[in-house]
Formats: sequence, C-alpha cells, structure tokens
Amino acid sequence: MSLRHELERLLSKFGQDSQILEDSVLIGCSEEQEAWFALDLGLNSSSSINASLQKAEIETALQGSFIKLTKALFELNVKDASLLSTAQALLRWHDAHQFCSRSGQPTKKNVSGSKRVCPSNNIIYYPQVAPVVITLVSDGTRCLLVRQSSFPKGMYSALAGFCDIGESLEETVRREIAEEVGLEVDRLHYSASQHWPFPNSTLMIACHATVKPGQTELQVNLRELEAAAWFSRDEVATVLRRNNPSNQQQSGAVPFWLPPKLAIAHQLIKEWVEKPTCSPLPA
Ligand SMILES: NC(=O)c1ccc[n+]([C@@H]2O[C@H](COP(=O)([O-])OP(=O)(O)OC[C@H]3O[C@@H](n4cnc5c(N)ncnc54)[C@H](O)[C@@H]3O)[C@@H](O)[C@H]2O)c1
Ligand SMILES: [Mg+2]
Repeated sequence: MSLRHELERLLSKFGQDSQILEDSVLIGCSEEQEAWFALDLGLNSSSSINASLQKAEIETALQGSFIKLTKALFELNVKDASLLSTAQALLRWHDAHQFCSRSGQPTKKNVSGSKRVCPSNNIIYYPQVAPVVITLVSDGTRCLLVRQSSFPKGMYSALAGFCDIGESLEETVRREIAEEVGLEVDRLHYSASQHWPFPNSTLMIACHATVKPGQTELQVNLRELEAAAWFSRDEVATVLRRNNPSNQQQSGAVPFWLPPKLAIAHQLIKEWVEKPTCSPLPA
C-alpha cells in the first residue's frame, strides 16, 4: 500500500476527509530524496471541524503520544527538532494567512506550501521570519546572563531582542543591550544563527559582545527583565556540566540553570566557556 493510501485509510478511520492532505506543506526531504510533508490535524482548534479527531484514538492507532512542542523540541535530535520547528512555524503561518489583507478574499496555498496567492489580485504572500539578535555580553572574565519572568524557574539566558524596522543587526544589539541592562557595547562579533518557532517564526542571530573597560555596572530594565547578573567562567562551566534543573535541585549547590543544548543560547554560552573569543579587558 502506498503511503498516500495508508494516510487516507487512517484519516477515514478517524472520520476525516482525505482532502485535508491538500493542506500539507513541504518541510524537507530525506537523503534518498523522499519528500517530507507536515499536516495540521487541527486537534487544538475547538472551532475546527477537525477537532473531532480524538487524540487518544490517534495515539492508539499510531502507537505514539502527543506531547507539548516545547518539550518535544528539546527531546529530539537536532535534525528532527529542526524539521518539527519548520513544520510548526510554516503550518501556523498558513493558518494565520487565510485571507488577503488587500482584498479580504481567501488566499490559496501552492502545492508545496512555500507561498499563498490571492486569486482576485495575484498578490503573493510568502512566509515571514522576524530577525532576533541574541547576545552574550562579556567583560572579559565574566558573562552577563538574564531572566525574563516568562522563563522556566531558575533559567538564565543570553540577552535577546527583535530587530526594529530600519536597523542593522549591530544597531539592534547595541540598542537592546543599552535598553535592557544599560551597558555600552565595545566589540561585537557574529557566532551562528538558528530558526526558532516561538513566539512566531524568528531567525535567532547569535553574537558575542564585550563592554567597555570598567563600564560593567548594570541598570536592569525591570519592565523587560526579572533579573540580570554577571557570572564567572567557573560558575557557568559548572552549570553547563550538569545542566538539568532537577539534578540541581537535588544537589542544592547551583542557583541557576541554562537553556538546553538545542537552544542557540546554550551554544553561545558553551562557546564562551570553552574558547574565550575576547581577551580579558583591563578594569
Ligand atoms: N533559541 C534561544 O536560545 C532563545 C533564547 C532567548 C530568547 N529566544 C527568543 O527570542 C525572542 C526575542 O527575545 P525577547 O522576548 O527578549 O525580545 P525583546 O527584548 O525584543 O522583547 C519582546 C517584545 O518586543 C516586542 N516585539 C517587537 N517586534 C516583535 C515581533 N516581530 N514579534 C513579537 N514581539 C515583538 C513585543 O512587545 C515583545 O513583547 C523570544 O521570543 C524568545 O523566544 C530564543
Ligand atoms: Mg529582550
């Protein structure tokens, strides 16, 4: 039986029209050049006709279980997590762009899901990605970690912020750091980037920055952050080694934890601990 027939059989088992397959989007392909598609079954949408698909029934039939996206992303390997993140972001974009903002008419998805078109005026809509900078600030010997009240308890991360229209990445980094902790950036360099599906599709652009010598006093913007503090290389290295909040609760020795491996913030912090990119600055 072909995969399509198998999918149609399963959908019909759950009382679902196989037409729903037309809503699937291309998210990548295997090394054997098999195309991979993602499909939203609408299980979380109470207004959707698909809501009748019962999670428990599907779990039994497919011998799997539904778990929260945030949890899944951190339990999968990098390749699968990236597919899941693309699928979630793309499906959510399609869901939110059902209508043309100029004509108000329904838009139509192309086969792969790379765009939507308004048939009445041919305006093409492409999936959007918002650039976000995430910066690990260092004074040469310590790094700056911050907490937002929305973070899981005890987790600290690097400082992040959305690019405003008209800004370069460098300008965003300098503005965000000044706005959130009152520091002036001295040197700045790019490290890596990552697609991130929260809150919508973002491209996280990770950088290392140093502050001007002797200018390390923090003015924490409490409207944006719950806390910000300098941490020594040893402190951060210790937390990275046993970076699991439950381990730390048991030992009681470490007061904070860091984002999990998959998050680019983790890679940025690890990079700083392992290979100082900037030599210590004079006090
Ligand atoms: N992958 C990682 O390692 C990692 C680590 C930290 C943060 N992040 C992500 O970075 C993102 C940005 O960080 P932040 O919250 O500190 O940003 P931020 O400091 O710019 O503050 C967020 C606020 O910016 C405004 N904003 C401006 N443009 C926006 C847009 N296009 N979409 C949504 N809000 C917009 C909103 O008012 C929002 O409340 C977060 O959403 C978070 O998911 C990822
Ligand atoms: Mg921020």
